[in-house]
Amino acid sequence: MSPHDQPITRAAPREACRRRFGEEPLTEHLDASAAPLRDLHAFIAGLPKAELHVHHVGSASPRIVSELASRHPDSKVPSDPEALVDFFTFTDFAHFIDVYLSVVDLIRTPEDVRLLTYEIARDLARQQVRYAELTITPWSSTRRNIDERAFMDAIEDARKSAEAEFGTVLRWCFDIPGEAGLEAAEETVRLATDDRLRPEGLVSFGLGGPEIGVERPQFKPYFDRAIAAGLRSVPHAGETTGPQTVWDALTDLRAERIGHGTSSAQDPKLLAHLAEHRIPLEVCPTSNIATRAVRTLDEHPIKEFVQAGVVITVNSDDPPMFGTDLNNEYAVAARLLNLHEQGLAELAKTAVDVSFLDEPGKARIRQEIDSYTASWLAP
Ligand SMILES: Nc1ncnc2c1ncn2[C@@H]1O[C@H](CCC(=O)c2cccc(C(=O)O)c2)[C@@H](O)[C@H]1O
Ligand SMILES: [Zn+2]
Repeated sequence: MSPHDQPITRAAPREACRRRFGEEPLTEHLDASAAPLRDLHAFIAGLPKAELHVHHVGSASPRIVSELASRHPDSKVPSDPEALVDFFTFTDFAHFIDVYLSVVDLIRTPEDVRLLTYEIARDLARQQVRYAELTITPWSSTRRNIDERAFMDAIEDARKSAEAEFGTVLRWCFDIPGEAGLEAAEETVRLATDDRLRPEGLVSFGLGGPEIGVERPQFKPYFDRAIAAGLRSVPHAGETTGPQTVWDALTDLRAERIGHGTSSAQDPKLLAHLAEHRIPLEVCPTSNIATRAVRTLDEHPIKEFVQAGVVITVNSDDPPMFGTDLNNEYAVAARLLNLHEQGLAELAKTAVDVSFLDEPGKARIRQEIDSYTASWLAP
């Protein structure tokens, strides 16, 4: 069986998660009155889903990373998948970014870009992800001398192949690596708005990287240009800094959704504002544990968000790096929010509702979710 045909080894993400964070597999904690665990995981595995907060390089599977690392022995990234699990263990967010950049360094040619993108789509399809908005940092590749036209052609070729072969619809979010400053911001908005370069699949514009010392207001001119070009604003905020960063993302960057927004729970006025204006938080529970933004899953504010009426989606962020995948994040949400099948189906439909997919596409996936859930629950 070729590696491409291997089923997602569901145990690996949970096992890796337990080994890395000292967490028992989620299997041990579901409420006894909930649907029997194996059913709920099985339900999630087959549930059609949409993922709105997942990073391109951060989704490189251990197989892809080890394949690329063996091509580039000068890299500090281990080519042995087992050694990779330890390499992907972080002491804090800054350490995570260092490791993330060592993987960025492995993506050196347009073919590396195409292979990575296509294999990410395969991994998403295996989890029944019908639609994903993949965050890409084009500046990181063009500054590493990947030709900008060849880069765009590579991601678009993978997107069209994935849709034809896996049925998974991909759209792009181009984001600014905030720590790299205004030069990176200028290059990112140029690549995102130049009609000769802008890829057909591009729908949104983001801001990622460390937040500490990277004030959001400075990026207003770039977000203004991206929004004027028809792109939707989805910056990270409140992941490693306080609620003011979220306020700034809302007022200065006109955010339509917030990446993480974890610290919003510290500000009741902010929670009320997000709920009133139905501005979704793209919640990534395991990511927040892995980067030490939140200490334990049980302390994660996802429940406070729901109790405050805030719209949330559940996402994996950088799945292989965090020893998780989207199915596992749905299992985490089921445990923390005490969700059963209907609740999980509603969670999946909310992600579809607040996505930037066209209405016919949204209707199709909503219908699939409803049919799947109805047949699952039929006596
Ligand atoms: N949880 C996360 N939270 C935030 N961001 C996350 C997360 N996961 C993944 N990212 C990605 O990391 C990038 C950061 C890259 C970066 O800071 C940087 C700085 C200096 C030089 C270079 C370079 O390329 O040479 C890059 C972001 O653009 C974002 O797309
Ligand atoms: Zn992210």
